[in-house]
Amino acid sequence: MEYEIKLEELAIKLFTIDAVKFGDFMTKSGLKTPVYFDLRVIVSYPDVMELITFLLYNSVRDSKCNHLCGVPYTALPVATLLSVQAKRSMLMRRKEAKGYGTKKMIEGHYKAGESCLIIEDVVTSGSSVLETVKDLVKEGIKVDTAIIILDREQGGRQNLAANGVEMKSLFTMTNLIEILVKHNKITQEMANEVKEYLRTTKAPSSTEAVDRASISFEKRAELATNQVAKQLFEIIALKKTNLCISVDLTSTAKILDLLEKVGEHVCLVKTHVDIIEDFNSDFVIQIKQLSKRLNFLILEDRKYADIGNTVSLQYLNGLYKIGEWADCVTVHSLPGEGILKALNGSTNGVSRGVFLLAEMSSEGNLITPDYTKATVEMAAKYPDLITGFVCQNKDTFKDPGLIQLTPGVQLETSGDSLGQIYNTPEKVILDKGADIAVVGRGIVAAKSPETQAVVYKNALWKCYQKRISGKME
Ligand SMILES: O=c1ccn([C@@H]2O[C@H](COP(=O)(O)O)[C@@H](O)[C@H]2O)c(=O)[nH]1
Repeated sequence: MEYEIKLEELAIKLFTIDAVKFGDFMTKSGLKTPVYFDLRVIVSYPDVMELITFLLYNSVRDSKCNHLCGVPYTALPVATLLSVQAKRSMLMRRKEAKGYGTKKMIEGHYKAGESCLIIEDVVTSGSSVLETVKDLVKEGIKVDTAIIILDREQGGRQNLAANGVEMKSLFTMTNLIEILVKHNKITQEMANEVKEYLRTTKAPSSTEAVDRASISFEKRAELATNQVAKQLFEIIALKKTNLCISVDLTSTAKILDLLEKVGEHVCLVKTHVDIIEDFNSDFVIQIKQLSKRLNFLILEDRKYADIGNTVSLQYLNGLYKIGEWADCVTVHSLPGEGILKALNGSTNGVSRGVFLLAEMSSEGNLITPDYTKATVEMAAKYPDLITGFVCQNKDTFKDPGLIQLTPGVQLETSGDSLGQIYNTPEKVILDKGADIAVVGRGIVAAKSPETQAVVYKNALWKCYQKRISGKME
């Protein structure tokens, strides 16, 4: 009985502190939802933490597991409290592997063959729990149970069971809603809306996912974890342009003159700083001023491809000091994860981004499907750093919070004499899934770059609108 009373008390407290909200929201995996949970706030409420610990304690006490492991980050303090109270060892899973040599994902003392109980706050598809399970299993640790606060009843239980993990939850969405109606916190009408939503919606399983191309840029800004991606989505939505201009010119005056004319029509300006003959610090000041005044971000297409230590030096030092002025840079995944660790550690707390090259537009390039897949997997370990991918296909990645940047765009399907392949705006946005199209010579070499920028901007935007309205001819 005491358990039931405390459970109801917790439901009301979660509602009171806005850990559960009702309205019109979107989940991380891109699904519309009338109810939203943000349990990150619970750390600020010791009484809520105490109640949660009380309610989960018996499951921990009765478990034979050697260790507890909270899914980062929200469940970490909950797991810590349970570990102390139940006197059970805790392990910690890193979100990204430790630098320099050791690729350790699990911290703490453990032996292969031991077992671990997972603690999580909210489960939708179960993918976050499964990521933690995967890293523990790699270390030889057995996992067969996850205890969680709330089951959204959208397929997570089934996904976990399919992977051999039983899920035990304090609340299901249905019974949480019933408690809130009982205590007059929400109306029966709202409860019915949530129930209808549950009846008709199922989260993507770990193998299916939403089509990111059908989600608006405004919504995708909410789903981005990298701050540059978020900002870029917001600029695109505000300026109604998904055009990136590639300013492949060799003099600073020409670049600044061009940007003065086309800057208002683009969301992103892509530079190749090493082709500029008179690069100087005044140019940096001026291009940054333009980027603020005309509201675009700067991508230095440096295509880093060396060991981490060298890339860190290349990023911060030398003539160009790219890290000081470029919002984001392009990077090859070829050298391995060290390159991302290096850049992650070189941003000095400033929001910066990385576009990883997963595919190229040039004929006969040596990138294989396996390389592309491994690149996308590598990126998943650095959600705060990765802005998106330079790639050519909509199936290359699924995460709606990331951006597909596609070069090789002109108004006619064609190519150049050195292997560049061009596709039209329609083809890259509607068929190939590009979010931002990169246009270089199509604008730079035009008689009136400004007029041509408007032509590209309008063509690309029209395709994007067609794409999200679902009217694909
Ligand atoms: O796969 C890739 C990656 C990068 N690029 C770059 O984009 C521009 C394209 O210029 P165009 O004049 O429109 O051909 C250029 O700076 C390349 O370095 C690419 O083309 N393909």
